[in-house]
Amino acid sequence: MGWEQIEISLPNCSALQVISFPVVQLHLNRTAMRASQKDFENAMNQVKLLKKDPGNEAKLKLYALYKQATEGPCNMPKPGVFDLINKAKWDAWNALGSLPKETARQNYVDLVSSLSSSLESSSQVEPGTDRKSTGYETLMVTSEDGITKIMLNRPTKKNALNVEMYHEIMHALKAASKDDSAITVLTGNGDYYSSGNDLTNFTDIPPGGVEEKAKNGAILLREFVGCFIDFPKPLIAMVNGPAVGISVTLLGLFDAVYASDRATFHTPFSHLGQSPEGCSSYTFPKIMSPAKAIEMLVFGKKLTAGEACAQGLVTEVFPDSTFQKEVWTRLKAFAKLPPNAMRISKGIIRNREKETLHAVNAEECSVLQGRWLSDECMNAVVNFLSRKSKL
Ligand SMILES: CCCCCC/C=C/C(=O)SCCNC(=O)CCNC(=O)[C@H](O)C(C)(C)COP(=O)(O)OP(=O)(O)OC[C@H]1O[C@@H](n2cnc3c(N)ncnc32)[C@H](O)[C@@H]1OP(=O)(O)O
Repeated sequence: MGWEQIEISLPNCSALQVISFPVVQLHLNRTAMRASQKDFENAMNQVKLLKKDPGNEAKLKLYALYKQATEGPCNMPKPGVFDLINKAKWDAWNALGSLPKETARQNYVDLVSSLSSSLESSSQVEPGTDRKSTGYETLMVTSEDGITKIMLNRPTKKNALNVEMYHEIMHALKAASKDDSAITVLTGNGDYYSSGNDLTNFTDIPPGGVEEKAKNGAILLREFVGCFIDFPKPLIAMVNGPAVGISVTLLGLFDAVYASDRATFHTPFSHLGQSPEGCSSYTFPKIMSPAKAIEMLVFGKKLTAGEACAQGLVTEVFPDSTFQKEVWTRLKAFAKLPPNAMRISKGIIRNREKETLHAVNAEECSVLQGRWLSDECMNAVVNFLSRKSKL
């Protein structure tokens, strides 16, 4: 496996996925125990035996801890902005500051041990069977009181959607469409609902180059949005905080959208050199009029929750202080309604649009595939990654 040579190269690494690895943060605070050199060497061997790739975030953290444990604080010159892989490695190592070598060694041993157990347990999940919440890396999925809740769970990254999260959401939606629950809810953990597409998704370039990257992105996006178009049960968004990009456009495919008054709705596609997705080029003009849709999707106007409600994108707004309590009370009541009646009624309301929505989705993905190769888009991504711009 390529990632075994972690000290030398980090294939597919993405520049911003370094500091948020929760297991690591947990272990960074553990100084009570001290790993011996032997434990450290055993852990290095154990890494090579892991049956599953632990992902770029974990690999970067392993790299950083290894360097810190063997060489001490980062002593290399900072790589240039465009040298994304080495910059990610440098960032990871440098973020450890003056962490003592012994602590880094202990943290490395702890991380390997937690990776071994988590990867072993997730590999025990049979393909095709429903995953329990613990089987997801980027989501928390629970099913209770007739409600399946899918919670985006990368709060330190404002719930940006990385490639893994796209796949996990599709998996969770497919499982929810078949489980016993009556309704399904999507929400975010932390202060954001979601900051949209993880812009580091653009940095992991396959051997076929940026064209292949754009093509794969369009295939993934089409399949992802298709899962929302086809979802058979009532699908409800609980927008707990700001929503950006694709997390906003998809709302046009939900059956109800409840928002905290802290939420905002922002689709800065032109700023990013991109174009609308999530079927919003079709749903938004229908929901809010073509002119209002253009203000959002073309000019990037950010709406407050109240404005989004007035435009019909949001069903109802709640004060943030009572948002969770009020919405869950309501959802629990909905979930007691006869599930088959709800599913059938949703079907007659939504099904006649499905074919159109799939065609719109295909067209939007094809246009975006071209946009991702444009200078406008590439510059916007580089500016974000080099911390020159935020929304
Ligand atoms: C298969 C591909 C499908 C593509 C579909 C097309 C989809 C398009 C879109 O969704 S377009 C929208 C893309 N999103 C953005 O451009 C948002 C970028 N983020 C920001 O502008 C800001 O982070 C913010 C305004 C959302 C929040 O600002 P602030 O409150 O100051 O927090 P931080 O910037 O410090 O963020 C904390 C932490 O999260 C990382 N992060 C936030 N959003 C993203 C993101 N979209 N992609 C990657 N990383 C993100 C940010 O870098 C910080 O990380 P760090 O702590 O520095 O490691």
